[in-house]
Amino acid sequence: MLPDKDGVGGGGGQGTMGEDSSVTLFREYLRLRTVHPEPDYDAALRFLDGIAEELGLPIKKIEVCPGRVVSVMTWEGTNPSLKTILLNSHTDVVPVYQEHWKYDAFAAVKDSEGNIFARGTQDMKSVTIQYIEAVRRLKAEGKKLMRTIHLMFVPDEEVGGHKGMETFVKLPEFQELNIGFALDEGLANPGEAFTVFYGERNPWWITVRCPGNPGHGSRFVENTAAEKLRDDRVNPATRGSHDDFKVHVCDFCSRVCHRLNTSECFTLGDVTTVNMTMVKGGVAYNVIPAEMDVSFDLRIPPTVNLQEFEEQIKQWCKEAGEGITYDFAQKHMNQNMTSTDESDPWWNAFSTTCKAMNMTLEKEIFPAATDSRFIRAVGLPAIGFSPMNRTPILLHDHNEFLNEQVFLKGIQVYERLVVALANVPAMTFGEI
Ligand code: MET
Ligand SMILES: [Zn+2]
Ligand SMILES: [Zn+2]
Repeated sequence: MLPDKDGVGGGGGQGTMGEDSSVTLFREYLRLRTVHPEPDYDAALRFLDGIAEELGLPIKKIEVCPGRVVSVMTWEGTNPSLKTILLNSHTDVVPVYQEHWKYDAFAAVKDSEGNIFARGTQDMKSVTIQYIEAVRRLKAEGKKLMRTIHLMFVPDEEVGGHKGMETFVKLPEFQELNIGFALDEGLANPGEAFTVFYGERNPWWITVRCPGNPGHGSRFVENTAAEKLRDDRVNPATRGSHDDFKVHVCDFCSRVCHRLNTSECFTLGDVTTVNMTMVKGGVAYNVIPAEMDVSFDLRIPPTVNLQEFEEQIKQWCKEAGEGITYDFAQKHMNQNMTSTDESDPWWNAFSTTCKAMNMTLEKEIFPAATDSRFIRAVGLPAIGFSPMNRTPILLHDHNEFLNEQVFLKGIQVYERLVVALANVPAMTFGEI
């Protein structure tokens, strides 16, 4: 194989047609259809079993809920009593609109520029394979690490983690892993820098239920369900009498948007967003419905007072009309953040290693949600990091891709990070 301009390409051996074997493995994994709503988790488990066997590492499977298995591959350190390092990744991916893709979203086509197209190239099958390949190379070099490394592969992150990490962190099998520090997914960065995440916005998924008077669709009926979520009241009896929920949300959003656009120090992770994502209700054209439901995806930064925020939602409901209630499909309340102070031994090992590789880091709050929130909620430090610079952010989007050179560089990054983290000296408190 000819070395590329960054000198990347060695280390992984050659697969088909001169392709680096790590890239070949990545593309194989991308072809597994672990896509919602019915992810083929069995295929992923078989794939991971095969890898564990190749690497000579034990793999443990924990069925956290029926049909939902977490697997943990373990590379034991020379001092297994010390706190361990967790390399976490989820195996599921979000659905695609195939008609908007250039290629089959599960074919892992590589174009002439080395861009690999598939669902999961960024979120987060790349990271899974990068962890594996970094460990494979370190083992092949005969490296011995002080702390134990756990590679954890989790289902159902993309549907809220209820039957995945949220349940698993509460099980004794999780405790037994004796984790000291965790790495999980981050986001691509279109520039030269790499983004790292030390906290996340809290996801709140809310359905607002608007009851109302039913009746014949030809009549003027007062106090209907629909008018409570409309801002152009059709009923002259109630038009303009109070603000509906959507108006409150829109006002709120434009204030946030203004703040985001006028302040240079804000990123998306620093502000609250509210999006209306579903509207449900009605049975027939000519029957005024007894209830209309409207659902919202809210993302709230860890700096916001959650109690006060919920009070505001209550107030909006009250002002929007009679009998309006809301319930949560997702209500994450924990606001733990991970230290990125240079005095913190884990962060210090992470940032020093990146600096030694001439990588610039941009520290941010993750704008969406990852399984890190469950890890932080049980009091463990976690950093969200996917080593993808010079890459547009395309997670959950059409034509998600990752360039193979960026992918290969990421393996080298993890090789260094894993060594540095596994060799963080024993801490005076709690470890010795
Ligand atoms: C809120 S559950 C997490 C699902 C997905 N990762 C998202 O942020 O939307
Ligand atoms: Zn993800
Ligand atoms: Zn995702």
